[in-house]
Amino acid sequence: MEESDDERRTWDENQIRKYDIKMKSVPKHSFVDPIVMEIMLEGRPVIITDSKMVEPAAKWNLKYLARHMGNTNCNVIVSKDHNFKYYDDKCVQKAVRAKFVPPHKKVTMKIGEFVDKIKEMSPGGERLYLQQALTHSVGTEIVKDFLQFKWDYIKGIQKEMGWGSLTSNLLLIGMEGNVTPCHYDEQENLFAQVKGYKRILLFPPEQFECLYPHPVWHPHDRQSQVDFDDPDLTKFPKFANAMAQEAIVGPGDVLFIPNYWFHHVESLQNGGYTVSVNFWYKSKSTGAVAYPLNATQKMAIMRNVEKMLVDALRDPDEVGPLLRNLTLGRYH
Ligand SMILES: CC[C@@H](CC(=O)C(=O)O)C(=O)O
Ligand SMILES: [Zn+2]
Repeated sequence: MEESDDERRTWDENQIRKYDIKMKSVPKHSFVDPIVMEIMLEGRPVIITDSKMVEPAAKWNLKYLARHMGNTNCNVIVSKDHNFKYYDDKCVQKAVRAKFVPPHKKVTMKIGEFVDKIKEMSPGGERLYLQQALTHSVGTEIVKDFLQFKWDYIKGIQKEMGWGSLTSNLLLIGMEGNVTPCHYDEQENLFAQVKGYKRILLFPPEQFECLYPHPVWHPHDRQSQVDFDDPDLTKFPKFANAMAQEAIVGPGDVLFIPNYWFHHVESLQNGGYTVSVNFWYKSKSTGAVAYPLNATQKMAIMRNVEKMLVDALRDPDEVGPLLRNLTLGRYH
């Protein structure tokens, strides 16, 4: 992403992972600019600057968090490499659970232990990623800071966008170089960057066919099957057509990630640990359905078809053959 000359750059290109993907930049505008809401209302990502939305969190460095979240049992993912590909072992179908090998461990630890561990991490060794929901249990000081977020501004966006309730806020503390591989969420997301820099590659729902998400009943539901570090273009040929929208966010930036938009998130390499806070909202309830349906609605339909089929067939391994019988030679 080309930074304008007058923009202070505190990162450089070699901190960014190189992928063979065509990309353009996500628009970036001050929160006072009406174009921000125009872009959001079109369902497109935008980087919102200078909003001070989570200003009270600017002091959330490791020392402060360790002091004020000391007793919280935090969810931490432990990975043997830089990838932290989400999996949901709750919804695993029995048949799939037997074959599925979780790519990393999920543990709980006090934040003090987390801070000590990431300090002693060696390059190429195990990596940690703290991903803790911000609830009342995180401690009074943190709750006090949270309550001092710019809620008037945040609720103004929620209202104007017609979103449903705020479902959760995730506190994310990542080691430099950590990657959350490409996936989509079924919620609207205001992603606030607090410390350090992250680069997010976003892809609209229209590019579903380029990103090959795992089947709905798979533990990696919603996650792309494509390994961006080593894409298998024989198995996933349309990945070559993917066009990313790149956002590089730093302290004080807020990125709108629309629901069902695929996104790949990386903490810049050699940039120190990163702190982010996201805001996940239920999406606007669709009123009267307008035709033709949009890509987001078609993704929701595909999800429902897969869920119906796996429920009807009982065996996930039968879903593929049935869909092939339904389509091959009949629909193309
Ligand atoms: C969940 C982790 C990820 C963010 C993300 O995917 C989201 O907020 O939806 C990241 O920052 O590494
Ligand atoms: Zn996400």
